[in-house]
Amino acid sequence: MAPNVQVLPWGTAVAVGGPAVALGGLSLLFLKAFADDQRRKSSSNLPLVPEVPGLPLIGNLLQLKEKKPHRTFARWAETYGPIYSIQTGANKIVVLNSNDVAKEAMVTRYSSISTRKLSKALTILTAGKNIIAMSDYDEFYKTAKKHILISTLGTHAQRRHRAHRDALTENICNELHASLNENPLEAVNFRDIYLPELFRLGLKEVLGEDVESIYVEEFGTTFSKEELLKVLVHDLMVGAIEVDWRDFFPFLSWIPNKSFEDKIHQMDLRRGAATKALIKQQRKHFKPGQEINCYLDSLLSDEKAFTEEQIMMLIWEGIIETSDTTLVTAEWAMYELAKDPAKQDRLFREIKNVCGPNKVTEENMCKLPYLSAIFHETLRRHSPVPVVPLRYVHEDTVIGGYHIPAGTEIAINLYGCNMDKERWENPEQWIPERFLDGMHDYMELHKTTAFGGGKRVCAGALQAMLIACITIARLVQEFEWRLADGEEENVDIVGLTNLKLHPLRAIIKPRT
Ligand code: HEM
Repeated sequence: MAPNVQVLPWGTAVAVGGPAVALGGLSLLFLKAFADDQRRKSSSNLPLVPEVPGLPLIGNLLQLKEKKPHRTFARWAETYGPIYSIQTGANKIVVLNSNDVAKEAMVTRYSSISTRKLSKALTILTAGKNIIAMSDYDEFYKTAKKHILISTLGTHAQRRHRAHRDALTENICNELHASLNENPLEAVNFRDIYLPELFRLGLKEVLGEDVESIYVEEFGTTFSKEELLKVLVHDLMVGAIEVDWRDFFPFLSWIPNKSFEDKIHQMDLRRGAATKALIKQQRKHFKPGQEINCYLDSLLSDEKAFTEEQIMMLIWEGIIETSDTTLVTAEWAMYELAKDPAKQDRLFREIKNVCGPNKVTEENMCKLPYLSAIFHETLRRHSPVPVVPLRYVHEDTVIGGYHIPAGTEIAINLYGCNMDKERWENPEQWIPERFLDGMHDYMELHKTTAFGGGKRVCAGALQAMLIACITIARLVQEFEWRLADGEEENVDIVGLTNLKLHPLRAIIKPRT
C-alpha cells in the first residue's frame, strides 16, 4: 500500500501544477528511485535471518501440524534466536519472538509491513479485508477505526457504555447464585454463563439493543439469541482457523477444494443473512442527525463512506471481538485463581479492605493493584492473541539487523515475547506478584505485548481490561472458587485465541 500512497501525490501534482511542478515531481521521482536503490543495496549487504531447516517443497509444514504454531515458534526461538525464518510450502515467513524485534516490526518498520496477505478462509470470512483488524492501512481502515473508537471503544464511549458492563456483572452473579440454588454441589460451567453475557453486551454496544431473536428473510425463519451466538461467533471462531492446503501452494490455486469452500461459504451465508437482518431492524429506529448511541448509528451517520457489505462486516467484527478474547482472559484468570487458593484469598482480602461490605465497582480499580496484576499476568501467560495475523512485507526492510526482502510474511509471536526467558523469570508459571512493582497505574494497559503495539495496537484494550477486571473482582468477592475434579489437567487450548479447549468447570461457594 505505501508505495501507492507515496507515488499518487506526485502524479496528481503533474496533472494540476504545470511544467515547473512536473519537473520538480520528476526530479523527486529520480531522487526517490536513487534512494530506494541505495537502501536496497545497503540493506541487502546485511545478513539474512537464520532458517529453520525443513523438507524440500513443503518446508516446515509437517513440523507445524498441530494448530498451535505459537508454541512451536517459541521452542524454535530457543535454538535459532528471537528472529528466524520458516518455509510453509511456497511462502517464506519471518517469525519474531522477542519484545525488541516485535516492537521494531510493529513501530519502526510498520510502513514497510502495513499490508496483509490473508488465507483463503479469512479472505472469504472478512469479505476481502473488510474488517478493521485485517485491513491494510488505507482510507477504509482509518474511517472505520475512527467510528469504532468514537462510538464504542474509546475512553468517552466506554464511559457511555458503563451501564452495560454493570448489567453484565450483575447478571453473571445472579445466574451463578441461581445455578447454586438448583444444584448446590454441582460444578458450574463458567463459559456457558459468561459467553452469552459478553455477546449480549456486544449487541448493545454495536446495535444499541439486546436482540432476543430476529426474523432472517433469506432463511425464512427466526434465529433465536442462541442461534445468533452460534452463527455470529462460535462458527466463525472455528472457520477462521480452517486450513486450505492451497494457501501454502498458491500456484495450485486452480485446483478446486470443494468441501473446504462449501463449509466456509455456508458460514459466510448464515453470518451475512443474520447481520443483514439485524441491520435492517435497527435501521428502522435510525434518524440522520440523532444522538449516536452505538457503533451502527455511527456507521449509518457516515453511510457514504461504506458499502452495505462493509457495514455488515464491521458490525459483525464489533460483536465477535467483544465476545472472544475477553472470554479467554477471564476464563484463564478464574482457572488460575480457582487452582491457587492463596492467591484467590489475597485478591479477596484486597477487595474487602477497599470495598468493605459494598459491591466492588470500576471506581475501586485504581486501589486494587493485585487485581490489575492478575489481569496482566493472565495476558502474559495465556496470550489471548498468541500470533498477530500475518503481515506482508511490501518493500525491502530491516528487522533485528537482518535484511528482510519484499514478499516475505511476518509472524509476530506475542506468546513467544510473553514467554521469553530473557525477559521473564520462570515464564511458565502464573505469578501475578511479578507485576507488583509499586508502580500501580491501572490505566497502564501495555505491561506485556499482549495487545500488540504501534499503529495497529488493539483498539479494544480498554474495554477488555474494564470487563475482565470487574468480572474477576465480582466473582471472587461473591464466591469462593475451587477447580472441579480433573480440571487441573484441562489446560489444552484450541483456536486462534488460546481459548481453553475444555470450558472451565468449578465448584463455587457463596461467601458469607
Ligand atoms: C484481552 C483481550 C484482547 C487482546 C489480548 C487483544 C489483542 C489484540 C492484538 C494483539 C491486536 C493487534 C493485531 C495487529 O497488530 O495486527 C488487536 C487488534 C484489534 N483489536 Fe484487540 N484484543 C483484545 C480485545 C479486544 C476487544 C474486546 C475488542 C473490541 C471489542 C478488540 C478490537 C480490536 C480491533 C478493532 C483491532 C484492530 C486494531 C487496528 O488494526 O488498528 N480487541 N487486538
